[in-house]
Amino acid sequence: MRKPIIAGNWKMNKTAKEAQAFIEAVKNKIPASDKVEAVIGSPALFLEKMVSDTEGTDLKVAAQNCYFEEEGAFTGEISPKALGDLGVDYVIIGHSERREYFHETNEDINKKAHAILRNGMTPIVCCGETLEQREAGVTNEWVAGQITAALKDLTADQVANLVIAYEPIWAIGTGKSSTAQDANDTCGVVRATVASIYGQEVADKVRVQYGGSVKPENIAEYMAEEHIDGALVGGASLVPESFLALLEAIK
Ligand SMILES: O=C(CO)COP(=O)(O)O
Repeated sequence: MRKPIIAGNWKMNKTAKEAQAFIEAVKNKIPASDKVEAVIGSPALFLEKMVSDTEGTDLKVAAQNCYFEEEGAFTGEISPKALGDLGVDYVIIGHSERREYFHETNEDINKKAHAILRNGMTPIVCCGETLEQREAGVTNEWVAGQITAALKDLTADQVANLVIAYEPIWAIGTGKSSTAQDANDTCGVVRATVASIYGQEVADKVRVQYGGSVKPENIAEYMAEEHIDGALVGGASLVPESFLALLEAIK
């Protein structure tokens, strides 16, 4: 039985004070962690504060990116070693915005996955196709290729514990969510790709999220699908009431 995981991705939103106010508003209302795992992906600037403000609660903290080297002359980068040391639980990697605007490649994402695991955290590995790719009918091959490259040389145990987020790019921040059936089909492709490399037992354990215009009003449709184990949520994770409503909808 895979535990549902709802992860907010705040992207480049909120100040430290706004983040603190959000945590204050939700921290005593998070459902018990045996029902659903709740995660907030915060900007790096106030991750330390997020970790301390969420201490003793069932809310976990994710970074939105890190570098693949532990330390060194990499001006402006975020050290996975420092993130692990802070007590960050998850790191989102390979988000389509990072692939598009910051030229993150499949190879970078794979190196980041190794670095995150080496430092005691769990990667949330993102994948997803453009509208052109969907219309050309190449979604399955594209997503399978992204996942195969991202997981290169990870062990079966590592893969069984990670989270993969399928986010069709055309559904991100557009209000145009994928149908639950289409989302499930592609999340099934993600799982089949894991099965082809690591076997069915590992594939049955890996958690696959859908992301793209998920809201309290549509989350239940996705969660009813076989291959969808949660959601990676942008806009609807910014407001305490809607983040809590997402959790409430599936607990
Ligand atoms: O990119 C996303 C989460 O990583 C999805 O964003 P929206 O939920 O705002 O569409």
